[in-house]
Amino acid sequence: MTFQFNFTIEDHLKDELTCLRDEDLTLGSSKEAAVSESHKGNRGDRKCSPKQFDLPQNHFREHMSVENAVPSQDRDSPLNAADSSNNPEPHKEQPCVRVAKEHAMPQDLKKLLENKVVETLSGFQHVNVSTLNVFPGQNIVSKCFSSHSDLITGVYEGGLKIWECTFDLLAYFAKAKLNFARKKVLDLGCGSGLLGIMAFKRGAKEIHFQDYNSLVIDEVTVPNVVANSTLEEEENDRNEPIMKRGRKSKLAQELFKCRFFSGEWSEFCGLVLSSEKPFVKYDLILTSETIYNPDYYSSLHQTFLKLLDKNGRVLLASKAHYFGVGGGVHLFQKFVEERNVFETRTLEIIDEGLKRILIELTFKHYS
Ligand SMILES: C[S@@+](CC[C@H](N)C(=O)[O-])C[C@H]1O[C@@H](n2cnc3c(N)ncnc32)[C@H](O)[C@@H]1O
Repeated sequence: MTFQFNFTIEDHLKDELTCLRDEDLTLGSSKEAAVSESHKGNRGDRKCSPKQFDLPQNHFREHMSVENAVPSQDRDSPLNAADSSNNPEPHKEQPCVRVAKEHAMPQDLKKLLENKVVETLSGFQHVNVSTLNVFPGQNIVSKCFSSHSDLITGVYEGGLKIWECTFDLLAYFAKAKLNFARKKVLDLGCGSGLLGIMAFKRGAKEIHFQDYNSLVIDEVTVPNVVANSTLEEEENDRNEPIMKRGRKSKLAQELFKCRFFSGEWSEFCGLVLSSEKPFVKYDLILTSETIYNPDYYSSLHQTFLKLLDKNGRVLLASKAHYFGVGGGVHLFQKFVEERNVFETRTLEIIDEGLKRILIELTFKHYS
């Protein structure tokens, strides 16, 4: 399966969409969920963030500022101020930032899957997006679909479909016999959430899912997680004595291990860091096809920096190059090297069709 970017959205449409609220994306279909206290009232809002600053070169000082990270509503002051003091050169203006929110797991899991077509794909249960009845009338996702665009920068970042590198990373997990037990895992830019679901199935201690769009979390990620736990239960039930049927599968009982977030990465960081005290960092950050846009590198790098445990690993899968947007592995590795915080290691190169690369990021440790 090969996916490519197709930027056929006309400029005037992009302009129209630049500051649309999330509700405009979903047209009232979203199942609103619990929001952290500090974010109430901001749901679906997009905030105009005046500047985005580069990272400081000194990685240890950054760690200090990360430890003292603040809730996202204050984020514009301390953390960014610390960054800006070392980096007077701001990046180019960043238009609007989608505010983060946490999505609660619905109580009625069966109802969640009602009216959804769930298919089996590479051993996973997956909601068939083309059958979702959430795009009535003229909204951004239907426009995106009808114009055959994979994403619209800053509005819809492509999470409704499963991108090729997800399967590369899944194959790597199997090949490398990756051990998820006792690990706290983040599926960053999760879309369908298959990476996180694999971690969940393989016994991770806690799994967080993040996507830019709340529609994706509500309509695809959460249903997929539920389908992969509860439908497995039905399979099990068929082989069990009648008395035991209806008992929840082990996985379904463990859904509490999963948390779901939407929003732009820097916003997500603020929200998640303030949601646990003290915040326990991730042992593993899994991320597929998230480095296509160089404009996002700074906030992606900051996310790794703030949220990854000092002994943790980022496993990142990407096309070598994204035509049209300009991002790719080489550019991202250069960006990372210049910040001098992480070291990168190539895990695998897949040289069939569009070249894809798996890389690992770990903190540089200085003695
Ligand atoms: C091309 S999709 C890949 C989806 C999924 N990982 C896959 O491989 O199928 C890129 C994902 O990264 C996330 N993303 C991209 N840029 C982002 C940003 N600046 N802030 C938050 N999320 C972002 C989007 O949510 C989107 O789901």
